[in-house]
Amino acid sequence: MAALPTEEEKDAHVLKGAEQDKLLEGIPKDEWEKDSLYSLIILGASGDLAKKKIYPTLWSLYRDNLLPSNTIFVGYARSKLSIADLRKLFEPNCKIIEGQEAQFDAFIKQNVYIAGSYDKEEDFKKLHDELDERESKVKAGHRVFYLSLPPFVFDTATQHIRENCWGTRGWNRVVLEKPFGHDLESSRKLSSHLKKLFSEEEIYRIDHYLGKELVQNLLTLRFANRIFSPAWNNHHVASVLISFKEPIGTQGRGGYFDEYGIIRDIIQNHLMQIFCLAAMEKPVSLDAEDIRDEKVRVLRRIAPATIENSVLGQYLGNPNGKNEDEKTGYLEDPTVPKGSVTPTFAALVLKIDNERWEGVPWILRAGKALNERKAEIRVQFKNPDGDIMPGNATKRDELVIRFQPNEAIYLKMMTKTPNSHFGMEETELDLTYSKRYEGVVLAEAYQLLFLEILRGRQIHFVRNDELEQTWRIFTPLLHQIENEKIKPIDYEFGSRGPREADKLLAENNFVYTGTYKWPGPGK
Ligand SMILES: NC(=O)C1=CN([C@@H]2O[C@H](COP(=O)(O)OP(=O)(O)OC[C@H]3O[C@@H](n4cnc5c(N)ncnc54)[C@H](OP(=O)(O)O)[C@@H]3O)[C@@H](O)[C@H]2O)C=CC1
Ligand SMILES: O=C1O[C@H](COP(=O)(O)O)[C@@H](O)[C@H](O)[C@H]1O
Repeated sequence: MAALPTEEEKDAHVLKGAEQDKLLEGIPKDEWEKDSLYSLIILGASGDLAKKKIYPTLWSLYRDNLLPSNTIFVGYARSKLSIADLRKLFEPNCKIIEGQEAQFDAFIKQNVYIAGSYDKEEDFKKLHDELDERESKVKAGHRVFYLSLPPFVFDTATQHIRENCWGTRGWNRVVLEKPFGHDLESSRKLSSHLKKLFSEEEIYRIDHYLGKELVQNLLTLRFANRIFSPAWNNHHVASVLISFKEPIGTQGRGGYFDEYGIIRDIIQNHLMQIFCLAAMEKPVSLDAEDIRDEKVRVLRRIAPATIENSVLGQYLGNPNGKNEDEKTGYLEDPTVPKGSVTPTFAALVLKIDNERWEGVPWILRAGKALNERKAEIRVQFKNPDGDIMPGNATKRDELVIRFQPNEAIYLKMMTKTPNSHFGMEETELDLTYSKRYEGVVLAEAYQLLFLEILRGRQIHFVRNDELEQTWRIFTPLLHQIENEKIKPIDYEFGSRGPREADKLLAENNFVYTGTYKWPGPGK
């Protein structure tokens, strides 16, 4: 098998020609080049997300020449920072390779920083005046407001953006990062606040899993192939598992995580977006509203998650761990409140009450401090009816879509063992991306999503009513866990999570045999 590009190779990979064209498809490039100014305003520019994700993404888009030529990057935060200070914050995450230094300096020159609070009219006016002044020199000015802020300042910041900083010479778009509320009530409150300020077309709610290549491929796989369509229902599918695993703990930021827990952090958003794309009906078109209508329709057919159908876990330190993170249990993180019952692992079962899916368990599982980094969906098909093969040896077909790492789609299936009479074995149809798309470096989720915001295309963003539905499904369970202080089951850092989760899988028609052997790459 072709070797996967190493991290260094990926960083060194600068997009050219056809690669750029693919990413820019549908972008009105000549519009971009017209006499306009594009201001990408990062509120919370001094924060963790900004330095780890947003600025490095902006750099990579700039480096690959994927932005309008007249783009400025406007940082806004309370800290009084110079551009040099700001640069120091994010440069270590930008992965600049030899030869790119001058280009990075040019990128820095396009940066502006304004110190201001999130609740003062005059500070937002100062930001507005700065943008206005620049926009007055060109024909049009477009503004993207990226809120990389803690949720408690969302309300005031958005109010001031709308009242004191709204551009009048072009379009304005507001980008929000999760959490979009804490439960159904707070999410509704936030939504109604935003609704008063912006139209739904102006709001871009980011779920970065919607920017991942294989998540985006779910629509193509399902609706551009005849072969899956007839089998994608309760006549043929036995169960579905959507799984997220991470081998890192809270790394000293448990205080932040503790307010959310794994259900709010991963399941209610990332896994539910995957769920929607896998379970929904075919949309009438690829328009954002048609796709999002179908997502909402399937969500509306799900009853709230229950404690009886869930397994909750919390990790303990592993005395044999390789580093402090692995040795430190969740409750030993000094930033985590004593005796916290916040789950760091959850597996739960949802049922869809519609004609296509009635009776099929959809198992959603997510955990921190596990044995590996992996996000995937496994669709298990029922055994064939009237099996004539010898020895009841037929194993279930299983379609696996691995979103990360090492993106792949493989269908585990039975085949006749070569040269045998009716001997059978498990094998696979394998679409490993690094092999099939040798040398192709997949764009980062944030890169793709930024380009979508500039395009004004909302397919890969979360609509208000999707949020409402996902909170409806999880709020009763979340409240029960919190009100009754339901103690999660301990599991060791580096394990696969509580054993009870495998039991839940088995009870919900997910069959694990352990008999499938992959010969490994290229064999
Ligand atoms: N193109 C490619 O890159 C391909 C790679 N492969 C690789 O081959 C290997 C085996 O394939 P895979 O599809 O995972 O096959 P298996 O059916 O053997 O599944 C293995 C996975 O099942 C899970 N598991 C282990 N114990 C239990 C249990 N008691 N109950 C339920 N689940 C359990 C584990 O994952 P978890 O902890 O997540 O539950 C384990 O990794 C994998 O490493 C896979 O990545 C295979 C085909 C193609
Ligand atoms: O949103 C989040 O996602 C990350 C995992 O993202 P990935 O792209 O690396 O899979 C997770 O670590 C974090 O807790 C969560 O808030």
